[in-house]
Amino acid sequence: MFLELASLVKCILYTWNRFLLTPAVGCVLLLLWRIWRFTVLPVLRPNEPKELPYWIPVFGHTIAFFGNSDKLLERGLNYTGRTHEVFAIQVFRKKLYIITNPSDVSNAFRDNEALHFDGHLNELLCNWGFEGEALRLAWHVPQPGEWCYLPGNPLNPNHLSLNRFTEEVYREQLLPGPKMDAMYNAFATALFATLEWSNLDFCTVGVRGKSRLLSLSMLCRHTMVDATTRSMFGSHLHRINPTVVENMMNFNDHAWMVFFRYPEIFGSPVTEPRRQLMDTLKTFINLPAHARTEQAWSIDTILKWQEIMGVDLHSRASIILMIYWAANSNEYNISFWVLAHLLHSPDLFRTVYEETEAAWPHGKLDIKWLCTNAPNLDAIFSEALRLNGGAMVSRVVRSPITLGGKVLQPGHSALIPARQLHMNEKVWGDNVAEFDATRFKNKKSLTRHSSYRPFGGGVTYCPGRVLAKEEVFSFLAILFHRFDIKLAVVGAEKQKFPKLDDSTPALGITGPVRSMDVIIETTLKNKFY
Ligand code: HEM
Repeated sequence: MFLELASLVKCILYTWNRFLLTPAVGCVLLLLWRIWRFTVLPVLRPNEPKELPYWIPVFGHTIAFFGNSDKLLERGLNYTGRTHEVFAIQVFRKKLYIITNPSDVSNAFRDNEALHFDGHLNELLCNWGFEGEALRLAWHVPQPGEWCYLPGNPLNPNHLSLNRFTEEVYREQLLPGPKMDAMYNAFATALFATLEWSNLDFCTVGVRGKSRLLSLSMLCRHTMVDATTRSMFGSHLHRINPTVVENMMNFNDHAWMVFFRYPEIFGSPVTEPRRQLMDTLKTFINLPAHARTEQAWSIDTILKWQEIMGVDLHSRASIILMIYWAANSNEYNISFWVLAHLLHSPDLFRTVYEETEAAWPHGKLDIKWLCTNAPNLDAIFSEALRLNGGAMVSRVVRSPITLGGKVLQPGHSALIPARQLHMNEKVWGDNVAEFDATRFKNKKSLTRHSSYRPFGGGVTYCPGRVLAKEEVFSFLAILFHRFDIKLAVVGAEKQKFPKLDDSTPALGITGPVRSMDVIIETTLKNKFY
């Protein structure tokens, strides 16, 4: 009996030591670490941004960030009492400072020395496949006597590094001027061709008498990506790869995985469309110059300088893909949201329709006139950008910087998330979450507010913003001019207004939840029969 009891006690002690003691000690240590890190340290270092607590060291908020970054950042705002002071989250091994206070945002965009873009650009380039020797060459500033220092060379007269040169070139292409107009004209030509009644099969989901039922999502996605592709590459990419538009749409749906180097172990739906786009671009780059005559000036110029620098084909294609993606990533979503609001609100639709129709003197669209003489459409466009703009601008902290009394330390990164700026109730008022068609019409200065950043800011302020507006407005103007459109009756109830898809980290204008499309009834106007 005594022996049995002794062996039972021994057994319990063994089990306790073997299976319970280690986890129990682990839990106690974890608890002590958490209390130290998130309760004691903030008291000892009041000037450091508070960290949103987490349980798993190193891994931190990684899962929450990739699962729903908006919810995570909202948690951070709540944790800091919605004061909008800078706070920090932990994603993989990286600490990210989150900046959401309007004056902190202004200061952050202004101080390009402390919050540096180049460090972030380096990371981006690596994530996009630009590494090793190519990366070294991309930062190399041509020196007298070198192979790439060409005196009197009109291509790169200021002897800039390839990265700086590329930025200069796309700014010259995209900012208002003759080069931007050339790109716009190519875009508009493609729009006019796609938006022919007989060409709308790609988005037709049904037929009702003389009308077609169109998927708004498919209409916007295909039309805008097709036109952007042609405005940059003419018909070359289409000829090399007839599914290039589809590849870009699929790539864009998962492009955040490239940005954040989402590990392949989780399975990556971005791999295949990316491979197809890279192959297409490599074939394009390898074409002799006389077979690439339809390409935009910027593409031609960047490719020429890449060749002189001696950058390898894969890296050349990676950069062109990055620029191609930047031009494509936002426009179809913003067109979708503007149209969804108009279709769901017939009075608003009529007002905007009158504005766009006035831009067709003698039957020809005057886009410059429309962009400056449509106050209602303008306000709706700005409001849709506010409600759906989810870009997260990123910088690397290079030297300590104080924002709102909090010191950001070098070696970490800083994020400026548009969604949290655009949803700041202190700036936008109680109806912050509602679509208000007149918000920007009643107070035009709001487009210059520091808490309004659909196009980012500072050194990376979107150079395509003016072109983007012309392109989106043209799309709407052509659509309204040629067709009678209205929200289709589908089933017994009015179609529900689509919800924003916040399930993945946003890089720009966020799209709708996949299952929530808008079906539109479209009829060709009599005058076009
Ligand atoms: C509604 C449409 C658009 C929105 C909301 C938008 C938004 C943005 C944002 C937020 C950035 C800053 C990204 C950052 O700092 O990390 C950016 C940069 C950029 N955008 Fe746009 N964009 C739009 C249209 C376009 C178009 C049509 C083009 C070209 C045809 C374009 C080309 C670029 C380029 C090249 C950059 C990089 C600038 C740099 O790093 O110096 N964008 N855009």
